[in-house]
Amino acid sequence: MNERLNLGNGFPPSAKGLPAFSEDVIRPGGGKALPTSTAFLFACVGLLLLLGGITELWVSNAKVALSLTLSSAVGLVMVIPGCAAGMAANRTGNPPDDIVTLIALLVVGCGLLAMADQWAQRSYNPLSYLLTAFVFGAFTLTRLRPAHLFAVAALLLGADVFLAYIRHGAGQAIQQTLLSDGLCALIGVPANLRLWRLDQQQRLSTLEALADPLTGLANRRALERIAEIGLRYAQRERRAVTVAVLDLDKFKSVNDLHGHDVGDSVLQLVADGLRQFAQRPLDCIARLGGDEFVIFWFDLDIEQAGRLGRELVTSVGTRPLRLPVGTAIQPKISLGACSGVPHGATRLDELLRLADRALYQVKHESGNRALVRSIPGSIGRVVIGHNFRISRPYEPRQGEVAKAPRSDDARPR
Ligand SMILES: Nc1nc2c(ncn2[C@@H]2O[C@H](COP(=O)(O)OP(=O)(O)OP(=O)(O)O)[C@@H](O)[C@H]2O)c(=O)[nH]1
Repeated sequence: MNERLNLGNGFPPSAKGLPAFSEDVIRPGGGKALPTSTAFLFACVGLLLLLGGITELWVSNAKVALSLTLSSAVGLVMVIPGCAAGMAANRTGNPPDDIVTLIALLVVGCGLLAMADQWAQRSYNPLSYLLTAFVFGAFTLTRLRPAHLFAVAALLLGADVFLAYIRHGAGQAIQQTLLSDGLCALIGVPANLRLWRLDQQQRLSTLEALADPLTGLANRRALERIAEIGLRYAQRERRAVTVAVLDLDKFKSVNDLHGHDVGDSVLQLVADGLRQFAQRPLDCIARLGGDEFVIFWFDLDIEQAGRLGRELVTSVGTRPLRLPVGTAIQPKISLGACSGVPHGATRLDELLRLADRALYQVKHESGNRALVRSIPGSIGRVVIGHNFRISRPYEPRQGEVAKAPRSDDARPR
């Protein structure tokens, strides 16, 4: 896994009182998760039924074989919801709501299996069915790691054999282990491992789609999704948010003097340094392109934003970056931000524009400073900059158009 692929704390975000947060919110385009593994699971269960029926026919008789196939079909009914719930849990990152339904299904399923076995005059051992349910369902439900999965499966298997040995002797125990549990384990465990791998791959690709490839920070898409949630929550709870736009000063000259690769390293090192400033749940730090970064701070009012902004600018500007090529570079950064309690119509784009204007002012005044404006209409004090200067909230002058402040600003609006 890409080591840089770390979208930081709070990714995916979680905050007390937030509505159940689904990865669908951050998965680009939404979409169904794990379609391949669902098909694979059904194929495995079908194969299990077939093999179970054939082997019982081989060692017993048609009536018993039919019983096993029927009881396996009932097993299917109780296992599939378990798997579906497990996949849903994996997809959303939340425990399934229908866990009670699942347990009820397991109980009813076991009862039906017992009846089917009674009908075929066979001894009934619920553990073998529970093992089937476990190997197909429990792994996806509990997100067990493969080592744990094998350990629990081995324990269940051991208990099953032991019970069969006590009740029916060695012959029956071996037969049961080889045929019933063995088949379950042979098919169920790899099926779950495959689900696990697919799940990992999907998580990785979801992360990749939301990360900036150079720095591993969030990209614009991830920022938009997190900010959307943060703004909604802040508005409901009347909490302040701060959106800061950061831009390295004279970064072009780093590229020109040392080359593009060194420029890339500088961006990575600066990104690493910035991470510590967005550590709380729902904070998000993103690179939008070039040398431009954005931080969304949840629950940070204008005074705190001013202090943090100053700290950030000082931190970046006073720590020489040691580059892999042996050079040390001392970048400087400028920060423009807006802060306040959002209202119903507040959108990230609007906050980015406000922050951009503050940044423009900082750059205009020779840079390497932080300037925070208040969101118009929001409660609180107004502007805190590098030297805690207080001024009025930004009001567009008559005739001023809401456009990107620099002609070379490539950020799409
Ligand atoms: N190394 C590197 N450079 C990039 C990347 N993307 C954009 N750039 C360069 O970053 C520079 C951005 O410069 P600007 O922000 O426009 O200007 P600046 O020199 O930083 O000047 P001010 O922002 O006005 O202080 C340009 O030279 C781009 O070519 C990248 O991924 N890697």
